[in-house]
Amino acid sequence: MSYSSVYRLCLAKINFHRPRSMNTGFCARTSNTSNSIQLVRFIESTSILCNKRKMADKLSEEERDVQLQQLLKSGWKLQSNRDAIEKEFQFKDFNQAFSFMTKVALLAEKMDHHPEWFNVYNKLQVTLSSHDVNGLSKRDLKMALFMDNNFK
Ligand SMILES: C[C@H](O)[C@H](O)[C@H]1CNC2=NC(N)=NC(=O)C2=N1
Repeated sequence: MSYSSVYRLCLAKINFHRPRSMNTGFCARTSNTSNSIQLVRFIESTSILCNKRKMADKLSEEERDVQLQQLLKSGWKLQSNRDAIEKEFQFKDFNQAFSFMTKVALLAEKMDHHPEWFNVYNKLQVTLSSHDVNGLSKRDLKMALFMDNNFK
């Protein structure tokens, strides 16, 4: 199971209570002590997984020197006020721009990683950064590369 699906499961467990007739999970009976302990353990273990994802994703010095530099050569720019990269893509028309955005959106959902972007007609401004590590991560490099490879 991927970290993001564990995280979603965790959110689902915390936020949604089953109706009483389906009262089978510990989430519906948190007043019971052992169930409360189970709930706490579950949250702790998922937060460890989330932190592991963060640690694994943070860019190493070497990745910054090699992969990030490549992207900077292909038109991406580092933002001055935060650890993020940006690029403007220009297409023939809105149809081309939006079909590119659709492709990227499908990857974004798959990766559970979403670009900040602004589109007007045939122009698309993109900013990539990872909110959970408060800066650039491997996910941003992967997404930037995908965008470059799919831009015609
Ligand atoms: C709950 C969900 O997994 C998180 O909020 C994801 C969603 N998409 C995201 N996108 C980006 N760019 N950074 C994140 O930290 C991030 N986190």
